[in-house]
Amino acid sequence: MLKDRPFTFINSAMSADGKISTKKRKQVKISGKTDFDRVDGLRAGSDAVMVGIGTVLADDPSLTVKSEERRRKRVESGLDENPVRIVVDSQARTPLDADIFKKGTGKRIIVVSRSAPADRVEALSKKAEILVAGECQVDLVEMAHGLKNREINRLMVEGGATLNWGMVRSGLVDEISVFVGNLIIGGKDAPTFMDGEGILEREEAIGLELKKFEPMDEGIVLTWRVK
Ligand SMILES: NC(=O)c1ccc[n+]([C@@H]2O[C@H](COP(=O)([O-])OP(=O)(O)OC[C@H]3O[C@@H](n4cnc5c(N)ncnc54)[C@H](O)[C@@H]3O)[C@@H](O)[C@H]2O)c1
Ligand SMILES: Nc1nc(=O)c(N)c(NC[C@H](O)[C@H](O)[C@H](O)COP(=O)(O)O)[nH]1
Repeated sequence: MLKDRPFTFINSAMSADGKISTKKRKQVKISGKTDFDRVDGLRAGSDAVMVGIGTVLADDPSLTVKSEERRRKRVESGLDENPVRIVVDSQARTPLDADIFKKGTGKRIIVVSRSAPADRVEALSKKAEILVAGECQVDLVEMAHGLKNREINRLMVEGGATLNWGMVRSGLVDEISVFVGNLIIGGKDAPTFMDGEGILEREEAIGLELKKFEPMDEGIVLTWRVK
């Protein structure tokens, strides 16, 4: 239910067996060219793009809009070139030389918990706005309210496995789109589309309604509404 929080969607790319990277958390190219362009369009149409600290440490993404044309259109409509880039980072571990700081213009927000080391928070506050939510771990519901208060109305979540689960389990996700690629990665320790705690009984499952399926590149994009 949408209540005092942004409209939120998750976008991800997974292998046919549901993995989003290797067991060493090494990034794997799953999407083809068309899908990467689709993802770029989704970024350009969002107020903010969010990832977990695990993704920053593993992939060091820049989360910028890649198409010059899309960046130009954003600026023409009075927006920054890039959406606000957000990292969910309970202990303020985001490296000061991360690509989200080095690449592109626009605002960054690091979401930390109240137990994050003060010196790390102080250092990061020179590079980004700090949003504090939760005691030991970021409280995602509190965070979502904080983002809405900052006029973030459309939020794109780009992983990884742990944050995806945390967001859906907290009831904060409206829609999911996932590109399923033509490869198998395997490995019981490889991150899947959703890790986290998982459920014990069928009744606890998060229900979805299939909205769209679209063959793309050598795979398919599935779009689901979260019930
Ligand atoms: N294929 C894709 O589309 C795609 C996209 C993004 C990431 N990835 C992959 O995902 C992997 C990273 O996933 P991950 O699970 O290790 O890390 P993650 O990016 O999901 O970050 C998880 C971290 O977020 C922080 N966090 C703070 N509060 C939280 C809360 N309330 N709930 C959940 N998390 C909270 C915790 O410190 C937690 O460890 C990497 O291997 C990366 O390559 C793949
Ligand atoms: N859509 C998508 N298809 C893939 O095949 C793949 N491996 C990812 N993985 C997500 C990736 O790990 C990053 O989080 C950002 O997609 C990188 O963003 P930048 O290019 O640095 O802006 N995402």
